[in-house]
Amino acid sequence: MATRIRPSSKRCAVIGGSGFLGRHLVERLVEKGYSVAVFDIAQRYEVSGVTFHQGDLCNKQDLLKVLKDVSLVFHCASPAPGCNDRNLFWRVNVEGTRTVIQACQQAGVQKLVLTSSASVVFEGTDIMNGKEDLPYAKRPIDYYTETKIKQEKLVLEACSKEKDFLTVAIRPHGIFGPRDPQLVPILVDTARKGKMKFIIGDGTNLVDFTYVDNVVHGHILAAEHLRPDSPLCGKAYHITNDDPIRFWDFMSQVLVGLGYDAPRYHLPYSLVYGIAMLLWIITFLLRPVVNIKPTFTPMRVALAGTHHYYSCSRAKQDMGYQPVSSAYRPLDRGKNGDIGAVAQSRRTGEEV
Ligand SMILES: NC(=O)C1=CN([C@@H]2O[C@H](COP(=O)(O)OP(=O)(O)OC[C@H]3O[C@@H](n4cnc5c(N)ncnc54)[C@H](OP(=O)(O)O)[C@@H]3O)[C@@H](O)[C@H]2O)C=CC1
Ligand SMILES: CC(C)=CCC[C@@H](C)[C@H]1CC[C@H]2C3=C(CC[C@]12C)[C@@]1(C)CCC(=O)C[C@@H]1CC3
Repeated sequence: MATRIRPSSKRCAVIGGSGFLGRHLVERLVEKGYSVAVFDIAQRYEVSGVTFHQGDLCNKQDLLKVLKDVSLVFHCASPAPGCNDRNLFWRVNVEGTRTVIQACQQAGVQKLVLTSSASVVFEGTDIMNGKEDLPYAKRPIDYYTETKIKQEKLVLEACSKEKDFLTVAIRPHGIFGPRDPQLVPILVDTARKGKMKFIIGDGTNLVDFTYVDNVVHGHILAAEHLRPDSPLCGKAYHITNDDPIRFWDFMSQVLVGLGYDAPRYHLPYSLVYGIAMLLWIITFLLRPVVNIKPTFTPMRVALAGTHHYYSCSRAKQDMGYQPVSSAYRPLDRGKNGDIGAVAQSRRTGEEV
């Protein structure tokens, strides 16, 4: 009987490798001596030694071309949470992830590491030091999260030692760092519109904001510890800075660092949530006529006004995780206003 030659364990593919997290992951993998193939709907940069393959992860044939000879796949592609297209979320996160799993199995990939999200257990009420055994949200905060739950379940259920196909999911929360397309840009945009004057609630709610290097580190550790005899098989892991911070302190530090005023006036949480709900209903009803994107969605208000921080003790225990960077306090201003670059400079000692 012919024996299948196993591809080198240092040959990997990053689906979504052109994105914010994906690119950081690719750069670190290259530094660590991996040979990397990027699969993404778009190519946005070049790194020597990395091959780029443009395609849609919903297309199995496109995937198969990249996955042959690859032993390890990272799947960190998703439509952005702010996108309003429910069909796209379902097609990419659910149907597309099913296609990724099938393509991996068909190509003989041995390990699949999914980027999930800590929000899969968040229902808009306080979570303090949440562990991975919390149940999935019955009422997820938005449709993006609903599809992330389905995606995570698909990936973890596909884990099979018999089929020589092992899977694990990483659940990051509030990723920030250089080239962040979401967190700081939304915040700055809101400040520019003069809407960052109010603190929702008493301002003491603690949240995990996670520096991108830590998220990358968690992914690579998970890949390297995923073996048939390890506890990681078919499990999910929170990866955080292990240093929750007050949501409004983080917002204020970023804003002040960028030259804006910190929010000062307190508004009761239930009042703002109620207004956000009303606005959401109005925009929903008006959608056939006009597409309005309100700044204050119920989801954002819940994220801004509740505790949501997670324990990463399981990752510490099973894969020896420790944050590699916690330097985000106080945040001050880089030349180009890039908060992530400031945090990174703390690590590398370079001037930004
Ligand atoms: N950023 C955060 O705070 C958090 C992120 N996550 C998860 O981390 C992962 C990475 O997020 P992030 O880096 O911020 O997101 P990005 O949007 O920066 O990266 C995602 C990448 O996937 C690509 N992509 C989207 N659809 C497809 C498709 N059908 N086929 C191939 N590629 C596709 C995107 O292309 P395009 O841009 O053109 O759509 C983009 O390049 C996601 O799974 C997200 O759910 C989880 C928790 C927090
Ligand atoms: C920790 C975590 C999950 C962060 C996720 C990132 C975004 C969801 C946040 C980034 C900027 C935030 C923000 C608000 C809500 C949450 C974010 C979008 C507000 C809309 C909350 C209400 C305000 O007063 C304005 C805020 C602007 C920034």
